[in-house]
This record gives sequence, C-alpha cells and structure tokens, in this order.
Amino acid sequence: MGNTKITFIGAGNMAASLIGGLCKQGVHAHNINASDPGEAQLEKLKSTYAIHIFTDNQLAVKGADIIVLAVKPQIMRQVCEQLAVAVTDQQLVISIAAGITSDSLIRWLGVHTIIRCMPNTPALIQQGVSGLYATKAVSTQQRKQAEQLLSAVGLAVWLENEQLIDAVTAVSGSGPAYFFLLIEAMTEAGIKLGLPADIAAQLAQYTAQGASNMACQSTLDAAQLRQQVTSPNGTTDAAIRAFQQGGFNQLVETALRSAASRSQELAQQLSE
Ligand SMILES: NC(=O)C1=CN([C@@H]2O[C@H](COP(=O)(O)OP(=O)(O)OC[C@H]3O[C@@H](n4cnc5c(N)ncnc54)[C@H](O)[C@@H]3O)[C@@H](O)[C@H]2O)C=CC1
Ligand SMILES: O=C(O)[C@@H]1CCC=N1
Repeated sequence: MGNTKITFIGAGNMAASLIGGLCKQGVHAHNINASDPGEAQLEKLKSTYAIHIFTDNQLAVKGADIIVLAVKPQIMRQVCEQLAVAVTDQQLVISIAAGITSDSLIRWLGVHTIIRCMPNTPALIQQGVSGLYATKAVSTQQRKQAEQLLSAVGLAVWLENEQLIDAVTAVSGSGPAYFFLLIEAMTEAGIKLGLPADIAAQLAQYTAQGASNMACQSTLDAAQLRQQVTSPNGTTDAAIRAFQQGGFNQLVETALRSAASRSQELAQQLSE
C-alpha cells in the first residue's frame, strides 16, 4: 500500500477487522486514521495497533487518499452530509455499508469517486473475501488502490453490476455468521452425544477449518469432496439424508434470499 493514507469513519467490528488485517499485513499504522464517537474502541485500536484516532470525522479525512465509510447504514446519510464539506473528488470513498447505493452516497457526499465494497470479518486474520463495485468516476489508479487494500486482508473480487452487492452480502458478507451458527449447532449436538464441551467445540471448529481449506485448495468441487466422505449407507449418508429430509438446501436458499432482500429493503428505506 506504500504511503497511501486511509481513514476509517466508524471504528466498530468491521473497521477493526480491516484495520487489524492491514496492520498485520505490514501497512504502517501512521498511514491509518480512525474516527468514531466511541472513545473506548478508539483507545483499544490505538493501544493495539498505534493508529491515529479522531472523534471529529472532518479532521480525520484531511489528507486521506482513501476514506472507508464503516458506519451502520441507518446513520450513513447523516455522516456523509456532515463530511461533504471536507471530502473532494481526488479522494476515493469506499463504503462497506450493506444496502446503501452509490447514487445515494454521491448525492449525500457530493463526490463521484465511490466504490461499494462488501467485506467480511475474517479480514481480521487476512482470510476475508470482498466484493467490489466501482462507479465510473473512479480512476484505474484508485481501483488498484482499493484492490490492494482489500487484497491485504483476503480475496477481492470485482463486480460489474452494483445490484450484485446484495448477493455478495447474502453469501459472504453475512456468511461467517452462518458458519459460526453451524459450529455452534455441531458443538451442542456433540455435547448431547456425550462429548466434553471443550472437545466438542474443538472438533466442530477444526472440522470447519479443514473442510473449508480442502474446498479452497482442491481441484474437486464441494459436491465431489462431500461424496468422498460419504460411504454408501454409512454414517455420513445417514446424516446427509437427515439434513436433506429437513430441507437443508431450501432452507439455505431461503436464508440467503432473506439477507439479499433485507439489503434491498435498506437501500429503499434509506435512499431518500
Ligand atoms: N460486521 C460485519 O460482519 C460486516 C459489516 N458490514 C457493514 O459495516 C458497517 C459497520 O458495521 P459494524 O462494524 O458491524 O458496526 P459497528 O456498530 O460495530 O460499528 C459502527 C461504528 O460506527 C460508529 N459511529 C456511530 N456514529 C458515528 C459517527 N457519526 N461518525 C463516526 N462513527 C460513528 C459507532 O460508534 C461504531 O463504533 C455497516 O454498514 C455494515 O453494513 C459489512 C460487511 C460485514
Ligand atoms: O448484518 C449486517 O447487516 C452486516 C452486513 C453484512 C454483515 N453484517
């Protein structure tokens, strides 16, 4: 990232994951600003990574090459309108908010150099994945900078259609929570089958990690890898049948459609 100066507006969960990932990747802390009214989380970030902290958003964006908007969708308009006097078209604005369209951001901020990004919290351990969409005003150099920023904390993929950000939100933005839910459920089931709680949790966590790494590294697809585990009429077969009888695939589709719809709903509600 060289000497690129990055300011985070909002220093909550997602900003902390990105800042943590960037610092662990060797980005200099003196190139990172974070602004938030919550002094406790700012102090935590400062003591952990030695970044610059601010409680005044307008001061925080001064001199920044990239401004990452990492506040909740519901307060994005207020934050952008307050920042409008301080942000210029020379600065790249990356919004990570679910559901807030680039049209709204352009209108509220008065600048056109907008990238919408949907990252996820595993960015903290450099294993995030982000979908990115750039508006026409974003230069090739700025696209490169955004890609470098998000690639420092995981995989970054470009989308040519902004509406697909809703699908990315449903699959990978919210996705870590689905896997945590499965880990929780497998741990609870393991405990009910008689395992000590700590061992049940480790078995579920390491199984998720191993399966995910295999899926990422293998030339086989997920269905083929699943078949390798599934002996005909064996134990896995019994479990998979139970999942399928319970409508597992349909349930996953319904859940992801709900996430995407919520993202579209936020866009509609918050676009005025
Ligand atoms: N948490 C996640 O897994 C992901 C979140 N996102 C998006 O990231 C954004 C932030 O989400 P989280 O980090 O989870 O929320 P969060 O609630 O943890 O962080 C938001 C932060 O904004 C701060 N804030 C409130 N008013 C402010 C103001 N006027 N100026 C500056 N900061 C202000 C809050 O004090 C808080 O620290 C949301 O728009 C969300 O859609 C996107 C991808 C994944
Ligand atoms: O739950 C949310 O709204 C945010 C967006 C993606 C993950 N967390």
